[in-house]
Amino acid sequence: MKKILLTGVNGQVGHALAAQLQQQPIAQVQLISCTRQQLDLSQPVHIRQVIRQVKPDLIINPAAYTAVDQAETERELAFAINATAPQIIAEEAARVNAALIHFSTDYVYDGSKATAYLETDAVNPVSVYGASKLAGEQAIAAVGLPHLILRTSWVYGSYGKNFLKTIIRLAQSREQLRIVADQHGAPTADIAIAEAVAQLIERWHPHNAEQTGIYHLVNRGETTWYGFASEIVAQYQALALQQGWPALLLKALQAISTAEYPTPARRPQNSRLVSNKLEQVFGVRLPGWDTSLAQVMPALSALEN
Ligand SMILES: NC(=O)C1=CN([C@@H]2O[C@H](COP(=O)(O)OP(=O)(O)OC[C@H]3O[C@@H](n4cnc5c(N)ncnc54)[C@H](OP(=O)(O)O)[C@@H]3O)[C@@H](O)[C@H]2O)C=CC1
Ligand SMILES: Cc1cn([C@H]2C[C@H](O)[C@@H](COP(=O)(O)OP(=O)(O)O[C@H]3O[C@@H](C)C(=O)[C@@H](O)[C@H]3O)O2)c(=O)[nH]c1=O
Repeated sequence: MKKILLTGVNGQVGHALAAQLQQQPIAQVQLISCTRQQLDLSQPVHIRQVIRQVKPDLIINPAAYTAVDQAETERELAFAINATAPQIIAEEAARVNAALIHFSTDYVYDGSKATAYLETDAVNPVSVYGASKLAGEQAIAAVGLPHLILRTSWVYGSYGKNFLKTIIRLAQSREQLRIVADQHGAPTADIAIAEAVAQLIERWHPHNAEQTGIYHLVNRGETTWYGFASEIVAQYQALALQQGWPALLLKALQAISTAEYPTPARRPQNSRLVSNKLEQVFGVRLPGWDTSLAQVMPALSALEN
């Protein structure tokens, strides 16, 4: 029996993972899912207590401080959750001989590369959030336990807060939306991440030191936030006709530059990540981002209409 401890079960990825691992016929998994109350990452003592008590074989840590703009003024809290907590999780995992799957972000890069990023490319975060996530990665690597650090990007789904749901909400109440069209990346569905992680759990041999390390894990293809918003609106409108959902108020999506949409945190212009390493080492290949979006959209009906 493999005992898995999952953090942040009320987040997008945590929620999708819990659903996936409960329905997936993964051989003999006992899943212990924790909310923030059950495992508070801002409390080092609490982290140590829970891990020592549960003694898992594998810890999956999608819990994080993800408020990118707010992090600029909450640096200490962002680092406590995204850097110190992963370090403690890794130390305790090593103590009980558990392996660790941790999530990180495209925001560890500065986005200045002309082509898509490889895991071997230099990191240089341009936001506090990105810096805190990078510090978490480095802390885990320094502990030296068997681990997978999965850098994903632009996560969305039918559950939780994300760009997809923001765009639909705004498009239901506004005639015009202005969306940045000069930041490039791949929207990645929570369910695509969960399916990929379920495969990784079956295929990863934590004692094979060569498999430990950083992997990009994103839906295939690329777009911009404007391209993503356009596809969201198009898929919503097609479904609305079929399903009788209310029409959007939106009349125009306007492509704008980053300079025209000032935010407290800087975001990389290029967030494109190559996921080939994941496919080469584990045979895990994610669908195109628009395919995953089409799988997520129907699940929005109950929430949005
Ligand atoms: N969202 C995105 O676009 C991207 C996310 N990532 C990374 O992927 C991972 C999963 O992200 P995602 O699921 O989208 O994030 P969410 O913001 O949806 O969920 C984060 C979860 O972390 C929990 N959390 C926050 N603070 C604490 C704390 N002190 N103790 C315990 N739990 C806490 C939240 O709890 P509560 O529900 O109580 O608030 C929430 O459940 C993260 O590592 C993130 O950095 C990477 C790239 C893109
Ligand atoms: C709502 C909105 C956003 N935008 C822009 C702002 C920004 O450049 C981009 C995305 O905005 P958001 O604030 O939704 O997304 P943001 O918080 O930057 O999303 C990031 O979250 C963290 C956790 C990650 O790790 C990243 O991979 C990434 O997904 O869209 C518009 O141009 N118009 C709009 O109406």
